[in-house]
Amino acid sequence: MDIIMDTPVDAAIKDKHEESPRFRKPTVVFVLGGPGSGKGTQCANVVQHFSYTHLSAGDLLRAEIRSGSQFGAMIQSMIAEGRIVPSEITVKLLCKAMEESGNDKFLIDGFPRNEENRIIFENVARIEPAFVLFFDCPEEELEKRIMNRNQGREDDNLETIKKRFKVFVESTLPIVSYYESKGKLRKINAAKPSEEVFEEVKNIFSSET
Ligand SMILES: Nc1ncnc2c1ncn2[C@@H]1O[C@H](COP(=O)(O)OP(=O)(O)OP(=O)(O)O)[C@@H](O)[C@H]1O
Ligand SMILES: Nc1ccn([C@@H]2O[C@H](COP(=O)(O)O)[C@@H](O)[C@H]2O)c(=O)n1
Ligand SMILES: [Mg+2]
Repeated sequence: MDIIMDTPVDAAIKDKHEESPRFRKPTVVFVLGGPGSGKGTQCANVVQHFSYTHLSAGDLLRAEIRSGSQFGAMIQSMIAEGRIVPSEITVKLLCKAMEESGNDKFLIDGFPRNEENRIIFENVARIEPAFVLFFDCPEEELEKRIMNRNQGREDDNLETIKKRFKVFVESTLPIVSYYESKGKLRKINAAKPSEEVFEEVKNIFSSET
């Protein structure tokens, strides 16, 4: 999979293009939270009430494995280990899905997972998120939810869950802090029942969009 990065000339052309009143940048909301915090559950609720397309980075990577891609085996082994797949792959899948959707409003679930994800997305898509939803939930509750999920995910076992928590704390929480420092973070108490979490989510979308 070749990923084409913008040269300064590409960027200048794009910047000029973006000045045109006919060109509207897509609206992107990043959705972050620990494994099992309810990102997928709440994104599914949001799309029923607001005109967003839900793109889960993890789901796109799992679909890439199933497609027989040359990167399938590598992606599979990284997911099984709870590791973060090289950003060029994930960003390319996200950009392709955005283009194919026909929509211009996206919930990007489980992304950016680390600094490299964030920077490569900024450089390639040249989009900053409108805001970032963060589902905050204690680890013991997350562990219970994942162990009860029963979706046959290869990474839903105690050994991999511990690794995913470690990656979340070491690589993703700094991204959460980054967006907090930019005033873009919308933190939600995700330990409550799903319906109550959605009330908070709905209020945020109603006031932001
Ligand atoms: N508020 C909630 N209270 C209790 N259970 C919940 C809540 N929200 C989601 N769940 C359940 O917890 C499990 C994990 O939820 P979900 O798949 O939405 O999390 P996720 O953040 O997308 O996880 P991952 O990062 O692993 O993809 C699911 O079985 C879901 O039904
Ligand atoms: N930006 C991302 C998102 C996910 N991954 C890999 O997929 C696994 C599952 O992700 P979920 O969001 O569905 O839990 C995750 O543990 C990573 O291995 C990734 O590499 N980059
Ligand atoms: Mg999910």
